[in-house]
Amino acid sequence: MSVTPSPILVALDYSNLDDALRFVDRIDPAQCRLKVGKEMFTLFGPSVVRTLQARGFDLFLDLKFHDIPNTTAHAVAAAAELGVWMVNVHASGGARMMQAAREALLPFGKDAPLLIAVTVLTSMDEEDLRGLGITLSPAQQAERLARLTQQCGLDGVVCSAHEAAAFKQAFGSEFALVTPGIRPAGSDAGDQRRIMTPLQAKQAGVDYMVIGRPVTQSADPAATLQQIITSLQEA
Ligand SMILES: O=c1ccn([C@@H]2O[C@H](COP(=O)(O)O)[C@@H](O)[C@H]2O)c(=O)[nH]1
Repeated sequence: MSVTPSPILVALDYSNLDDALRFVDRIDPAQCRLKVGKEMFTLFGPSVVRTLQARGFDLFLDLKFHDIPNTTAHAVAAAAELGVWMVNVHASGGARMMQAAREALLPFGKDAPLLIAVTVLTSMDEEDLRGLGITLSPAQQAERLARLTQQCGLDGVVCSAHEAAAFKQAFGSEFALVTPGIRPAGSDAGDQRRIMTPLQAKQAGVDYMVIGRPVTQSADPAATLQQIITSLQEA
């Protein structure tokens, strides 16, 4: 596995593999890691993971497993067999599910991927939670699920950058915070609700910031990625 200090995870959400690879071939594994999610994995299967790994990139396989403990454990082990750097489950699958996922990685030892859990999707706001019968704020619900995740022995959580400072305080520096909903100033929020700029996210203490459409849908994705990296270095 290559070592890169970059905090950026590019969400490689493309429906066309050639378009994705055209972008990937213009960037360097030292600039970012890549996140393969449900769209590309469903379209192209495990081979897309191998294709990107062969180019030297660390991969976050963002399939957000949420199932019974046995199924989730086997899915997480299958992700580990692929040699991905990070894999995730939904914390709302509960403690037994998360513990089963963690235990499924024990045979992989030091080669196991990081295992993290999604708290509250960054596309969700207070009203969305009300619709699910949850009366806590997104930050409160995310904290509740992050605490459960840590108690289950996972490596970190997906949360919004809005929660990062409080979570670093509550859960310590070793508990990884992965934050989608990153939007450079002036870019379209789209379906995201709890957003922050890359600089704000860095200042809030996030470990890894996930950036998708602001990069991949720009006229020049490689140049846009470099601009974001430069803006973080200059800060
Ligand atoms: O809470 C979450 C969990 C995962 N995601 C994923 O991150 C990217 C974000 O892409 P943008 O284009 O920058 O919005 C996408 O792949 C989501 O599936 C998330 O947004 N929020």
